[in-house]
Amino acid sequence: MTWIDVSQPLHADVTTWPGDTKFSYEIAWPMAQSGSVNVGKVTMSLHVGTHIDAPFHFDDHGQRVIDLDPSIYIGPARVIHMPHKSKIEASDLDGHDLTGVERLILKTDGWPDKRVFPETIPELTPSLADRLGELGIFLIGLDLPSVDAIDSKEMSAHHALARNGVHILEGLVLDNILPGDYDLNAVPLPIVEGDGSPVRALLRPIL
Ligand SMILES: Nc1ccccc1C(=O)C[C@H](N)C(=O)O
Ligand SMILES: [Zn+2]
Ligand SMILES: [Zn+2]
Repeated sequence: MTWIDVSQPLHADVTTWPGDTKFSYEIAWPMAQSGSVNVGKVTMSLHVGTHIDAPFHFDDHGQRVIDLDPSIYIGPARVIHMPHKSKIEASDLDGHDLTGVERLILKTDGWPDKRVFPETIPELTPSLADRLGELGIFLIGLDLPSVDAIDSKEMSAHHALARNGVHILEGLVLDNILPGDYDLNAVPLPIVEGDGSPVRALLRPIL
């Protein structure tokens, strides 16, 4: 079975958090000059598109990308559908048996047009973070640019997830993904000091 790409392509028009550094690619050293190769150069915020957050993103004393075990981002993941919500809280998981699930992906449909940065998105509550911690889930992925509201300054979901040992994968493209069990591969780059990293996120159905 083949892998399904659930990442946002990185190009000049990929949306950016308001005020943050946009993605740009240029050929810094063209073949005509180097005599042998084209050499590209990228400038971007580490929080553009599909990416993971390192705890240092929201905690000056938190782990950097290099401190995160890559195994967090590789392995079985459960996708569940949570549409039409302004908040996603612990009780929203009540109907779901998540026994044995370690990576949980929420398909919220809360960012339907990825060409436009959303003004409002569903937010995760600290009660949900606590429930994920109790369940032994160590990765939450979602189809939104943040686990908190866009205008949040407290970043309470980011902090509550970190307190519970739950790592964060944001900006997935889940339009063509049905709820179910998948293998996930969404490994960050080894950016030693990074507060986050873009990832190529892939899902493969577990049959
Ligand atoms: N780039 C920003 C600039 C200002 C304020 C927040 C952000 C974020 O990136 C938050 C988002 N939750 C993120 O982790 O991607
Ligand atoms: Zn981020
Ligand atoms: Zn974030």
